[in-house]
Formats: sequence, C-alpha cells, structure tokens
Amino acid sequence: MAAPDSAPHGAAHDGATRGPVRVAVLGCGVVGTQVVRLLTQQRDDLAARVGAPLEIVGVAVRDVTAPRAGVDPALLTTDAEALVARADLVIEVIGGLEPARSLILRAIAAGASVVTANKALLAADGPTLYAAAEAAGVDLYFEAAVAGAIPLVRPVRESLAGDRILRVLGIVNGTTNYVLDQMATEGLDLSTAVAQAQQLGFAEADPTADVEGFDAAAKAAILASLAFHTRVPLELVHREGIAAITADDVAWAARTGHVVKLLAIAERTDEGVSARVHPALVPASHPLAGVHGAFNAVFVEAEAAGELMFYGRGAGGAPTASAVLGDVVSAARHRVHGGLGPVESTYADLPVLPASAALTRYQVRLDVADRPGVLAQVSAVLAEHGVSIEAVRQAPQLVAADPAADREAGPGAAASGAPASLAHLIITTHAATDAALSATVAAIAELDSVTRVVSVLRVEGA
Ligand SMILES: NC(=O)c1ccc[n+]([C@@H]2O[C@H](COP(=O)([O-])OP(=O)(O)OC[C@H]3O[C@@H](n4cnc5c(N)ncnc54)[C@H](O)[C@@H]3O)[C@@H](O)[C@H]2O)c1
Ligand SMILES: N[C@@H](CCO)C(=O)O
Ligand code: NA
Repeated sequence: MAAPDSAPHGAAHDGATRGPVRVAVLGCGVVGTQVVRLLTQQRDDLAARVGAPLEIVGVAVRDVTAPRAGVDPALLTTDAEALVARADLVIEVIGGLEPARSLILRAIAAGASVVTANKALLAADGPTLYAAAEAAGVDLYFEAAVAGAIPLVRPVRESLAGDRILRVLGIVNGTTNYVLDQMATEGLDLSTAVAQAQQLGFAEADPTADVEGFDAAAKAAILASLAFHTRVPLELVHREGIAAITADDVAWAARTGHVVKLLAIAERTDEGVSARVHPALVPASHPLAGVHGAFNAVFVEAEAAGELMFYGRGAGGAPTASAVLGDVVSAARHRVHGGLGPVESTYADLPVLPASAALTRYQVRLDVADRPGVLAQVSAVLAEHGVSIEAVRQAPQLVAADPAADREAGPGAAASGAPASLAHLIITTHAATDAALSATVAAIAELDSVTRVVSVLRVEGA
C-alpha cells in the first residue's frame, strides 16, 4: 500500500497514515544531544521498525548559538511552545519541573505523544501527566527516568503485569554509586568524585539531587507506584543521601566485610507498601557490592517469578538516549499503526506506610572507654529498647590522637585526663525499627563510658 502524503497530525490513531512522524526534542544537553544523534544516525533502522520515518521538526534549546556536535543548527529553536504544536511526538529532556511540565501538558493537549526522562517531574506530579495523556488518548513513556538504559519500567509495568511484585531493591543513582566506589577504591573525597561524575555526564544539573538522595527517591516513588499499583507520593519516600558518609565509614565497611551503597527499597507487606532511600552496608559477597562506577543494579522480587536482577548503565548521555529511543519507537508505532501503551494503574490503592516502620539491621560504631563493664552497659541499653544484638566486635582506637574526637569526647573525658585506653565497638543488631534504633542510640550516647557515637548505618542484603 502506498504511503499517503499527509503526515499524522494530532491524535490521529486511525492506523491509515504512513507519513513521517514529526518528532520534537526539548532540551539538547547531555541526553538530548545523544537522542538527536541516534535519531539522525539510525534514521533508516528506526523508520523500518516504526513503519514510517521519524522526522525531527526541531530541537528546543535555551541558546541557539551554543555549539552542539552532530546537531543540525537549522533545527535549533528557542521557541519550545511553538515547536510542540508542530509535533506528533515530543521528547522532553530538559529536566526539572518547569517549563518541562507546561510543555508536556501543552504537547499532550495538542494531541502529541510524549517520551520523557524526567523522574523529578514524574515523581512530583506524575498523576497530572498520566491523567492528561489518558484523557487525550496519547502515550506517555518514561523508561529513561528510572535506571537509565536498563529496561526496568517496561518489565515492571508490562512483563510482570501478571505477577505480584513484593520488593524492589537496588542501586538507582549512578552518581552516588560512582562517588562511593571512587571513595572505596581510589580514596577520593566526596566533592572530587562528584565533580568527576558531573564531567562524565552522570550527575543531575544540580548534583545535590544525586548526593542528597532526591534523584533516587524520585525513582523509588516511581518504581513503588508501578510495582504496587498504588500512588506512592514522593513525600512519603524516606530519604537519606550520602553527604554524611565519611572515608572512615567506607574504610570500616571494608574492614567488616561490607561495601557502602545508596539503596532504593520499595516493599510490600501485609500492612501496606513503603519506599525508602538511604546508604547501607551491603555484604561484600552480595551482587550489589560488585556494582561499580555509575552502573545501576536492581533486584525485583515477585511472587511467581522469584528474584530478577536488572543491571547496566543507569546514567550517561548515550545509555539514557537508548532508553528514550526505545520509547520513541513504541510511541511512534502507535501513531502509525494505532494502539496505546499502558496507562497509570493505581487500582490496588494500598496504604503507604512510613518507612520508619521498616525493619532493618544496623551497624553502630562507638568510641568507648576500654574498661570493665562498658560492654555490659551498652548491651543493657540495647536490651532495654528491645534491640537484639547479632554481633559485637571490638578494635583498639587511638581516639586521643585525634583532637577533633577529643573535643567531641566532652568535659567528662577531659577531666579524666585520659590518654586512656579507648576502644572502638562495632555492634551489629538484628532487625529493628528506625524508631527503636534511634531511641537506643540516643540512650547509648548518654552513657559516661561512651565518648562518641561514630556512625549508625543500616545493613541490607545479608
Ligand atoms: N544525564 C543523565 O545521565 C540522565 C540519565 C537519566 C535521566 N536523565 C534526565 O534527563 C533529563 C535531561 O538531563 P541531562 O543530563 O541531559 O541535563 P542537561 O542539563 O545536560 O540538559 C538539559 C538541557 O535543557 C536545556 N534547557 C533548559 N531549559 C530549557 C528550555 N526552557 N527550553 C529548551 N531547553 C532548555 C538546558 O540548557 C540544557 O542544555 C533530566 O530530566 C534528567 O533527570 C539524565
Ligand atoms: N543523575 C542520575 C542520572 C540518571 O537518572 C544518576 O546519577 O543516576
Ligand atoms: Na530504564
């Protein structure tokens, strides 16, 4: 059958059209440049896979004079609003809430399908976008928003749609994994490693989003919502970043057979669902401990499927563009042949529990006076709070050699005049709630024999 001359316009899903699918790209930074490159270089393959050519009708940028390798300057425009009105398919790779949200809504209202990599926006206001797309009968795809190149959104939404997902656990932020890995293997400090991640194109425009766990929390909210068919708002995702992780934490992790990782965990229990992001000690023998650089890895546990592991590049221009292009092909095929991708599924509407209810093991490191009865005092506090000890290890610690530690040791320690015998206690607990552990640690810190609570880290994956 000969292709008609007219291009598919607006929400035309009649399957009769075979003209080019008009594609607008919004944003031409790390990801956008690679999206344009792939759209250009893979033009013939993409046309064959879609069933019609993909025609780039424009690339919206802030500054048309900035050099962009491999992007035809004639395509650049600063008028994103006019551009979306001329497209059948809009790729949003600007990031952030505005103007991305308004442009996506404008595109949807004009009948265009949308592909976005914007987890911040989806986690903050996904339901508005999903509802608009569903009402307009267009696709909204976002594989690149979670774990970059790794197919994860599609498997959770589609491949596992017949199963019951119980848990999602993994590393979903490439920047923080890169940083923690560089601290562990190269001895770099946090800020140097973050600067490297920025240069390599892994980090968000504001890398605080990575370091403070906002990026991972957004991904956890998206994953939990998809996995449990329940809206899990970003505000209910417990979030701790890696800013407080020290070289000392990383070194002690290694000494105790662990690696520090920033984990995102979404769980379903009989009571409801929860999502949390925090650094955790992972046993060196666990597969997640072997995830280096900006790689991501996610375990999905489903009732019938059992445990599945997804691994690959979670950040970077080309890997992220790969996920964007996969979505572009799906959405463009629907423009050409008819059909729609999955819509938001929230029918289960399970209670979203505070993550403080989650049970985890902890490792608590303390500087204590090395004298009889100290261990008994510390153990008594744990017992009083119902926190059960799994293991205790003691190591000599020359705390008096560290002036900062002397200051923190407080007047009591100074009065004792003590170059004293100090020890480092590493206590691993059995599973406890956040609330029980926090109360325990506060009480331990009050003991005269405890000069410093050095760190409290969760232990996962054992
Ligand atoms: N970089 C990655 O590894 C990665 C991975 C997965 C997802 N993402 C997501 O992809 C999106 C883009 O990320 P990035 O790393 O390419 O960011 P980037 O900062 O490199 O690129 C964004 C571009 O958008 C431009 N822009 C800003 N406002 C604009 C406007 N009003 N009109 C047109 N252009 C505008 C900026 O000038 C910039 O060039 C974000 O949502 C990000 O979270 C990035
Ligand atoms: N800044 C993000 C990009 C991928 O979403 C990361 O480091 O993982
Ligand atoms: Na992905």
